[in-house]
Amino acid sequence: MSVDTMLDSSKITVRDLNFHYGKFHALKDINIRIPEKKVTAFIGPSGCGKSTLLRTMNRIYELYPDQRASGEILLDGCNVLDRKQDLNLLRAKVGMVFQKPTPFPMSVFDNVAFGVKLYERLSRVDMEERVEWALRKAALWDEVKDKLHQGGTRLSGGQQQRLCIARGIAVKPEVLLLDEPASALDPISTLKIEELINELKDDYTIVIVTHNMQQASRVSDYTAFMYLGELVEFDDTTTIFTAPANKQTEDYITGRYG
Ligand SMILES: Nc1ncnc2c1ncn2[C@@H]1O[C@H](COP(=O)(O)OP(=O)(O)OP(=O)(O)O)[C@@H](O)[C@H]1O
Repeated sequence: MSVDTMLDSSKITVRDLNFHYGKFHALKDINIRIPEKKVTAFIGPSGCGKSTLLRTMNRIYELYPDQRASGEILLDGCNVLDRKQDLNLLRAKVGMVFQKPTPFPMSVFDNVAFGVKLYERLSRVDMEERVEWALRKAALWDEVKDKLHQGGTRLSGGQQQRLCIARGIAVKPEVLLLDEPASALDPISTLKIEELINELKDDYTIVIVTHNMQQASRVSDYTAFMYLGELVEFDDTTTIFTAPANKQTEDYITGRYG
């Protein structure tokens, strides 16, 4: 099936997106539709723009004055690049998890509650319920239920990454952006993260950047192959990995370069 005939409705539509770091043209005329409640993987050789594309989706680049995006990224029809769009509201809808686990220097409980407090006023009981719910969703509850008031940085690397996912989920976003979430983890923690992604897609639209082709083929429904700032090919994952239309995609997935 090609994406043009994709039956899944799109959650995010990227139109004619260009991105510059100063004078460097990092993304060139990107057009892509990210399907709702599916997992979409961005793959491609180092430096091709995968993280940059992910980072445009919640405007995180705005922290840096020389980084500019033009074009449109429509989230449910509203252009998130429009400066009138409220950034806090956008970040509540589009959560992000980074490559290296980044727990805050506070307790496990407070790590998860922190973002929720920014957006909602919950009673103590409701907050406890929300924290437990997010930790269960992130498949971490059983491991930390007796350590909720210990420091989050005292957990193992794999647990810290699941804590960051719990923190992301706790605010109930609609989209979860994962930038190589398992690259710093051991195989067992990686497997847990992959199982988690599989479960989360029932409720969230997930976009994941990964260097690991097996991971992309295991966890994603759709895959985008990027090269030198361009989107070369986008299709359902089976097609990309078994019958890519483009020679560059084929060379990359068969390990001829990258
Ligand atoms: N802060 C920055 N300033 C200038 N150029 C940057 C900056 N961040 C990234 N770039 C450049 O933009 C291009 C795309 O980078 P990006 O991190 O999006 O690639 P990537 O595909 O995610 O790479 P990797 O797989 O190595 O993480 C690269 O050429 C990179 O050197």
